[in-house]
Amino acid sequence: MAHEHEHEHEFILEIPEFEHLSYEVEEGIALVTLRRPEALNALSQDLLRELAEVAEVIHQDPEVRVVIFTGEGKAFAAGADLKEIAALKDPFMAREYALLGQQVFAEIAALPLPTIAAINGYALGGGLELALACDLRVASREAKLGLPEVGLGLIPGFGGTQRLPRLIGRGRALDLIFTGRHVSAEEALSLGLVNRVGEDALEEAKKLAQKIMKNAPIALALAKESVVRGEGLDLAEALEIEADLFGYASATEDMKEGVRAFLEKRAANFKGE
Ligand SMILES: C/C=C/C(=O)SCCNC(=O)CCNC(=O)[C@H](O)C(C)(C)COP(=O)(O)OP(=O)(O)OC[C@H]1O[C@@H](n2cnc3c(N)ncnc32)[C@H](O)[C@@H]1OP(=O)(O)O
Repeated sequence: MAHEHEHEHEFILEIPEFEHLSYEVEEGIALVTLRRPEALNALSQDLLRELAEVAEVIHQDPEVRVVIFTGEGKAFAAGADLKEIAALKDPFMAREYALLGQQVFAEIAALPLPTIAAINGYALGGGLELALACDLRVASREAKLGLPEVGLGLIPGFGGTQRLPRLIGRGRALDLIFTGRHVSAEEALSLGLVNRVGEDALEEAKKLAQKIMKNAPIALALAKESVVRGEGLDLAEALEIEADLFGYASATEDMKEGVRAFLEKRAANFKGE
């Protein structure tokens, strides 16, 4: 009976049926896998909408501590769906299309927990822009990254002209944007475009997630918030935000536990409180 009673108060998360991606949570790691391998996981509007839905699910899922995005087959994602781009009738429709991708990726970028793109193959155009909306990028050795849009008479439209220069600097970003060339995983590492390269992107991303998950969850969220909110501000304003968020972090139970554990020379047992 006691068990049934507990059950009444259990939070039931409704997970929608996804057609073009899968979502699973294992030991605190949410894995979002793009599943249109026949089109190299090209980002159709339906897939973009499902990414927005999955971001909403992640927001509400208390089990999730770190999110990994990856792709089924030989690509992470080979860009926006070129069949849909070919069907755009006028500049207004094309603008709406860019805004859809931007909004979805903004929702992913705003998730209040660490996100990792496990780049298992091609990450081109919109596919690279999805990876850029994540906090960290891990690539397999055979991955190829690039923004080939100018070769199609287009420009990157899902955040690439803004997030790439912020990440790797204007000169390096314009090299990639002007040439549209495919960059190897090794070069991407030296450019700072990816954080790590390994045999298997997903395994490497999971290892990274486990390292991150040793730390206090609220501190991770506040550290991300400080970096993200500070980006568009001048240094003095951004430092004020940092000090405020440092204040919040100091008020958590986990902060007391972290400091106590250090003084007692043991591993901390964080509860996310
Ligand atoms: C705002 C954002 C804008 C953008 O993102 S614009 C798009 C930017 N992306 C690109 O330009 C990349 C396009 N794709 C390619 O260049 C090539 O693919 C690759 C180099 C990645 C791989 O080449 P290979 O190994 O020869 O494969 P394959 O036969 O070209 O592709 C397998 C199937 O996947 C479809 N596909 C690939 N990329 C896209 C895409 N971006 N949109 C729609 N379909 C795509 C193909 O057409 C084909 O399909 P089928 O087997 O039916 O011929």
